[in-house]
Parts: sequence; C-alpha cells; structure tokens
Amino acid sequence: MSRPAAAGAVRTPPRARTDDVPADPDVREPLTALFRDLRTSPAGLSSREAAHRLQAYGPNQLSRRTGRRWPRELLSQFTQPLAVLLAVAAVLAWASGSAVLAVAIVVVILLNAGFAFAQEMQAERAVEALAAFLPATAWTVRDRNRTEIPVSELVPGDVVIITEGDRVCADARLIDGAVTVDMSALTGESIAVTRSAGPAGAGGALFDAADLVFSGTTCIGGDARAVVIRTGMHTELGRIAALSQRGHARRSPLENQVRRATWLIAVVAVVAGVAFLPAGIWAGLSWGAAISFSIGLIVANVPEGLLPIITLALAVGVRELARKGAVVKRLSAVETLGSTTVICTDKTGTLTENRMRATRLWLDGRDVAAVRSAEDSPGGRVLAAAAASCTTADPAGGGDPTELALLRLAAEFGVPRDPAERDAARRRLFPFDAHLKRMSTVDATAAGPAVHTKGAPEMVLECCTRVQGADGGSRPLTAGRRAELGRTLDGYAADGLRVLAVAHRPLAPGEAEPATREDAESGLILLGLIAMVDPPRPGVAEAVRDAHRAGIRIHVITGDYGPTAAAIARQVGIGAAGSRIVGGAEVDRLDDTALDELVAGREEIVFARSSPEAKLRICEALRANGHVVAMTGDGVNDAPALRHADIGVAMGRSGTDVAREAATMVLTDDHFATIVTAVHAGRRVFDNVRKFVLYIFAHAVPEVVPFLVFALSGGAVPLPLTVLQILAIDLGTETLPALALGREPAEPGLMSRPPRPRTSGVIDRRLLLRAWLLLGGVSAVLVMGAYFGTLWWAGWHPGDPTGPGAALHHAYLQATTVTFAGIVACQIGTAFAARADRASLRAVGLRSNPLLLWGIAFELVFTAAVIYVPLLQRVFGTAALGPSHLALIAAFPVVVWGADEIARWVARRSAAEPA
Ligand SMILES: Nc1ncnc2c1ncn2[C@@H]1O[C@H](COP(=O)(O)OP(=O)(O)OP(=O)(O)O)[C@@H](O)[C@H]1O
Repeated sequence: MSRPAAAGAVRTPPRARTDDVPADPDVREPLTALFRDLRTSPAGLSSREAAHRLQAYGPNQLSRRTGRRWPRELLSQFTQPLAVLLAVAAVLAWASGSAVLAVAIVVVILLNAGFAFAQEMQAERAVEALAAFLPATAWTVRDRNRTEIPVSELVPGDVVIITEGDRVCADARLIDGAVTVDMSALTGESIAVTRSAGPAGAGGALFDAADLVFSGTTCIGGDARAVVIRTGMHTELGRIAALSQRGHARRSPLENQVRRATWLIAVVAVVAGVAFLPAGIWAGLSWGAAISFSIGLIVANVPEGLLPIITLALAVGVRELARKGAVVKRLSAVETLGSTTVICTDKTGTLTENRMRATRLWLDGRDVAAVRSAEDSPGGRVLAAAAASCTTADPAGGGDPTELALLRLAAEFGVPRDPAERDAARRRLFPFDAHLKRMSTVDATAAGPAVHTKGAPEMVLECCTRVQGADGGSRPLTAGRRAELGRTLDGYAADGLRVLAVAHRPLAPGEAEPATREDAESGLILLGLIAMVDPPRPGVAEAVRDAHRAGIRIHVITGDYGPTAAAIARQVGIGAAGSRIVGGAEVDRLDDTALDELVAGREEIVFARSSPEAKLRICEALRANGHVVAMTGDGVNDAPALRHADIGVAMGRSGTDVAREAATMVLTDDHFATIVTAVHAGRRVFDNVRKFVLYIFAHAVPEVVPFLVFALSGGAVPLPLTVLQILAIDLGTETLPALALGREPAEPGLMSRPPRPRTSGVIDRRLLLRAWLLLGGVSAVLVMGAYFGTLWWAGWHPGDPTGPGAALHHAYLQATTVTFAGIVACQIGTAFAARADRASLRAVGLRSNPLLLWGIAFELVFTAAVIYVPLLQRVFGTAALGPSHLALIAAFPVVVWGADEIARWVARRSAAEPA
C-alpha cells in the first residue's frame, strides 16, 4: 500500500503568518476546540474576515512550476536529431571551405530552434490558460448565507458544503452529514470510503480519520458541511504536488505521423545528397564544391519547420474552440474531433433548455392544466405539496431544474415550501438513485409524519398499491387503472412532455419511521402525475442537420422515458432517416455481440431509461464497430463512459466536477451545437495541416531537378540554382505563406463530406502525388524551361564556359536568377492551389485569407531584394532581371495554380458522376 506523503516526511513550505490569523490547529482535537483554534463557528466566516485571511494564507491553489524550466527546453531544441544532422552538415561545409554555407546552416539551426521553442511555449501556455475558462467554485457559508465562491478564495475557517459530484477543494473536517469519497487521487486506491461527522477518533493514519476529507478527492455521494482546516500547498495534496513534477505532455497522433514523415524525408534527403557526391565529381566539380552541393541538397530537403507549424496549428485550434465554448484539455483532441463519426448525447440540458415547467397534471383519471387555483383542485394541491416536500433544491442556491419546477408549481397552488422549513421538517432522505429513478423523504406534516416519493412513473408505480381519489379517499390500483395510466403516460410522452409520478404514505399513529429505502417505498398511494415541458434549445435542430450532412450519426442516451425522448429527438431532427427506441432493460439483456450488431445499423437510436453502465457498454460497442465516439455526460457515474469515449464531453454549467475531470472536452454552454462546432474546427485544423504540408513538399521537385540536370549532363549544363538560393527560398520567401496556410478559413463543403477514416494519415498517396507530380512537376518544367531559354537567348550552347570572366557569365547569373525567381513564382501559384483540397478557388474566395496575401507580399519584397540589392546579389550570386524576364515569370503562378484548378475540377466532376 503506497501512501505518498501521509507520514509527513516532506516539509510543508512555511506558511505566511501574521499575529491576527489563527495558527495551524491540531486537526484531531474536539470540534469545539477546533472552532476555537480556527476562530470560526458552524456559521462560517464573515467575508471581511475571509478577505483578511486570504491575504495572510494566500490563494487556495497549488503553485505552478516556476519559469526556470525554459533554458532546458530551449537547449533541448538543439539536441533534436534534425538539429544535430544540420550541425554535422555545417561542420562539413566549414571543412570543405564553404564558410558562407556553414554560417547559413548555423543561422538555419538557430532560427529553427528559436521558432520551435516559441511555438512549444505558446502551445503550453494555451493549454494552461484553459483553466481560466473553467472557473472552479465551491459553496461556502459566508456572512451566514450560502455563497458560491472561486475555489482559490477558500481560507482556513471557512464552512463549505460538499455534495455529490463535488471535488473536495481543501482539507476539511466534517461538522454534519456524511459523504462517500473517492480517495484514489491521494492514495492510489480507487475504493470509495464513507466519512461522517462525529467525535474525532484518536490515532491511526491521517487518511483513515473518519471525519476528515482531503483536497483532490471527490465526493461520489451524500451531503455534508465541513470546516476548512488547510488550503493550497499546505494540504496533503499540496505536499504530494510539491514532490512530483508534472509529466511530459503526450504527443498527438498527428504530430507522431508528421514526425515519422519528416524522418523519412530526411533520410531520403541524406541518401540523395550522398549520392550526388560521386555524380558531382563525375560532372567535373572539385571535392569541396561537390560536398557543399550535397550539403545544400540535404539542407534544402529536410522539412525543418514542419513540426513547429503543426503544433502551432493545433494550439490555434484549441484557443479558437475555447472562444466558441468548447474547452479542450489536450492538443490532440482537436484532430480526433475532426474524425468523429458518432455523437452520443444526453437529452436534458444538451438538446433541451433544462428549464422545466409543469403544464399538465393527471389526478384520479382526469387530465387537467397544471395552473389552477387551490379551490379548483384540492387533489392538485395535495399532489403539488407532496412533490415539493420531496425535494432538496433551493431556488436561491440553484438545484435540479425538475425540482425547481415542482417548487414553483407548489407556490402556484398556494402551498409554497420554504427550503429551510422543508429541511427542518425532514426526518429522513433517500436520495435520487439513477438506477431506481426515484427518491423518497420522510417528513413531518400537519397531519403527522408521511413518506413522500417521486420519480419515473413506472418506478414509482412499482411501489404503489392504491391511488388517491377526487374525494380525498383512496382506492386500489387495479390492472385497469394501471392500463389507463399507461395510456395517459404515452399521450404526454408523444408531446415530448417529461412525466413524474408522485406518491405518499401517511404513517399510522405510533408507526415507527421507516429506516430503509425498501420500508419507505412500499404500500404507497399514488397522488398523480406531473407532466413538464422542457423545450428544445434554439440552434439544436440546425446543428443536427449540419452533423447529418457531415455524415455523423447521433444517438440519444437518456434517463428519460423512451417516447418522451423520441418526441424531443424527432423535434430536433434526430432519427429523420430511421430511428428506434431501445430501453435500458433491453440493453441489459443483450450480450456484447448483440449490442455490437444493434449499433452497427444505420438508424439513430434513442436509448431510454439508460443506466450509466449501459452508457459505457454502448460506447464500447460503437468503438468496436470502428466508430470515433463523442459522448456527453454530466453525472459522477458517467465518468467511466467519458474516459472510454474518444472524446468525452462534460457539461461546464450543469455537470459535476467528476465528469469534468474525466472528460476530454468541456462545454461552457452545455449546448449540443457546440459539439458540432468543435467537430467543424477539428476538421478545419486537420485540413490546414495538409495544406501547408502540400505547400512545403511541392517545392522539393523544382529545387532538386536543377541539380539532377547538372549532374546527369556531366557538367555540360551549368548548375541552374545555387545552394544559397535554395536556402533563401526555404528559409526566407516561403516561411510566412506556409504559416498563413495554417490559418486558412474552412473550405466550403468541409461539413458535407463524410468523416475521415480513423486510419487515414495526414500525408497520403494523393497528397504526395499532387505535391510532387502535379504542382512540383509543372513547376520544375516551367523553371527549367525559363533557365534554358535565358541561356539560349544569350547564345549559349551545351558545354560553353560560363564561369567568372567568361563572356556568358552575366547571362549565366541572370539564368540562375530566373530559376530562383521562377521557383518563388511557382510557389505563389502553389499557395493558392493548396488553399482548396477539392473546391475551386472561386468558391474559397481569393481574398478570404488576408494573412496569405500579406505573406505573399513579403515573399515578393524579399525576392526583389535578393535580385536587385547589390550586396545581396553578391551573397546569393544573382543578377538584375529585365522586363522580358519578369513578364515570363509573372505567368508562372497562373499556370501552376491553373493546372491544379483543372485537376480539382476533374476530381469534382468524377466524384459527382454516378458510379
Ligand atoms: N429529482 C428527481 N426526483 C425524482 N425523480 C427524478 C428526478 N430527476 C429525474 N427523475 C426521474 O428519473 C428519470 C431519469 O432522470 P435522469 O436525470 O437520469 O435523466 P434525464 O434528466 O431525464 O435525462 P438525461 O439523461 O438526458 O439528462 C427522469 O426521467 C425522471 O422520471
């Protein structure tokens, strides 16, 4: 059994202390002494005292790792294999006498490391900043009122209220109530333990104390109040946090794929570079020149900037999602979202508004409108009063919307239930159980103690033997009456109404209060049914349509009654192309194979009266069918399904802390439409990564072909492109347009194509063919044509000398400059072509990515400087071009883009034609 830090072996950091705040108390002393030492009481602190203590103790949070990490991270950029490869190249270049090339490579290494470092830091900050989108809060008693405050403002002496699903956010001693807590975060053992208020036990391990709860654990059941003893780094969790450093972030599959591809290309580049060496010697080069050309080839073809750009694209995606209401906890989730094929959603609050209003009542065989005066309907009054007694919600402090609707209904019937009085009259509470789908209370009433039960009709009816009549008496619940009830229920459900049954049982004089749930929930008298509307949220129907167009199937998994859920599903368009309702009992009956078959069909399914276990099984079955599953959940019991889904989606507003922790994505607005928006963003990020991979790969061909021509001609054709010119393209002109492609707006039709298969990689055959054969091939032909044209124009014949001092030297310099400028021009065409994967440029809009236009403007200015500034002419071996050269080159972007535009048009046409 490992119990980290429990023994107190680690020193707690010194606590800020002033004379007027309480000293660290003994956590095991009697409660009265503890209150005295903490200078507090069961009524909590005043907000002024709390503010004062916050100053003294500091915020209740774990301190972050300090900034001293960055020198190591920066250093690690230089020890990356690609950086080492380049460093070896620089040393070789230096040794072979090419000092300029060596310096250039060192500049490349520095720039690249700086860029990658900046991107990594930014990505990390983006993920850390997400915490701010999810403000964690706790309920406390401040100034004698229940108040919700940010967790960071809790101080020792505060009285906190802990309920099911809460994360315990400080070390505290229970003062009343009992809770079941999951201690796994602290002890590593996921066994739930019960902690309840009572006299402090002496001795034993701190974590075993019966009345202490600890920061970082979660409450999975019960209610309690507790007084905070320690906060922040002084908690047990803080001690452990001080010990352990955060692990490294996991790499996303996308990053892994690109990392592999980068390696492959680096190996190809090195092999090509080494192979060039003998070819260069054979073509008549000196050893020094041959080595520097080999190195140039390697440097030109190693895609150094690719990985940092991808990290940047993912980080930008995460930030954009957060702005739209979806907080993603890992960078890699963005790409998984893009391939989502199935969304399993809750109904209440996600598809609907979660604002319930009782509209119809069923009383002894009569269906009546819910809003009636008390005189009109004494039966309605009894029903509403019983339902309101059986609640725990407090309109001032929020609570279950179903219960709030019941409290409102009681007020409308003139029998308001004040939460404080209701709680004072309560003798016993059997809380809502997700399996039994009902809850019961034993309350003192004017006519003596009574059991009140409310819940899903079929579950409450199980416990009823009689039904209340209009005359105030009760009669047996016969089979005929049950059948009639069933019909009424289906009528309500067909209208999408959510129905609760309410029952009671006055205790006979002298009868002992029921001690167990079974005792309480038996022999009940049905008082009636309450039907509530919870209308669909605006925007859900549109989001469902978008999801369907994008080939995504939607299943509803709800605790509600099948026909009710099906009616709501129908209203928002789920199941438009075929649907069915499957009850929780039916799912329980199916074995795994049968469940796999059930979800393999094309229909959309409403899983009704589902249990959390069923949710997990449905998720497993869908994944076994090859689906990428996004699954919503809000309860404590949903955590396993949320963890198991590809994308667990928790509700930021209504969900529990436990669900939020298990999820990959948290919706700050709880809205179904936000899930679809997130899928859209995921697809867009993936597309954009492909766009700049295409762009960066395309230039390899026109850069390598000149070397091949030179080598294969045995030196008869002078080298059409110098190594430094290649570096000027790869590290100068191309950088900004490549970055801008990572920020492309979504391509039209992004959400009308089917989801990307889970197995398809970012770099596939189609992308390579398009980059190397089409875009690269056309560019190479144009560039080489222009090079030879320029030489011939000047009267050159193969084998003629072109070196310094030769008559053709100036013409040769102009020709290499034409090659250089030609590649830049072709890459401008490639950039526009890369903007669309399938659509036409017209559909995308020429000016819809202003960043790209700025990037191209920069590219042109940079190129002009290299060609016309005398100092740069000497460095890069260029010569000024005349108007005829410029006119020729100006046509290149149009030709390259046009060739790709035609190819895309053909692809679109053949996709549209029926097979
Ligand atoms: N506070 C409550 N007291 C008693 N019964 C309840 C209460 N809340 C819900 N129920 C009953 O239990 C059923 C299941 O509720 P649950 O909260 O699991 O799902 P839901 O809110 O209907 O839907 P979803 O799972 O889509 O959020 C409800 O249909 C209702 O009949």
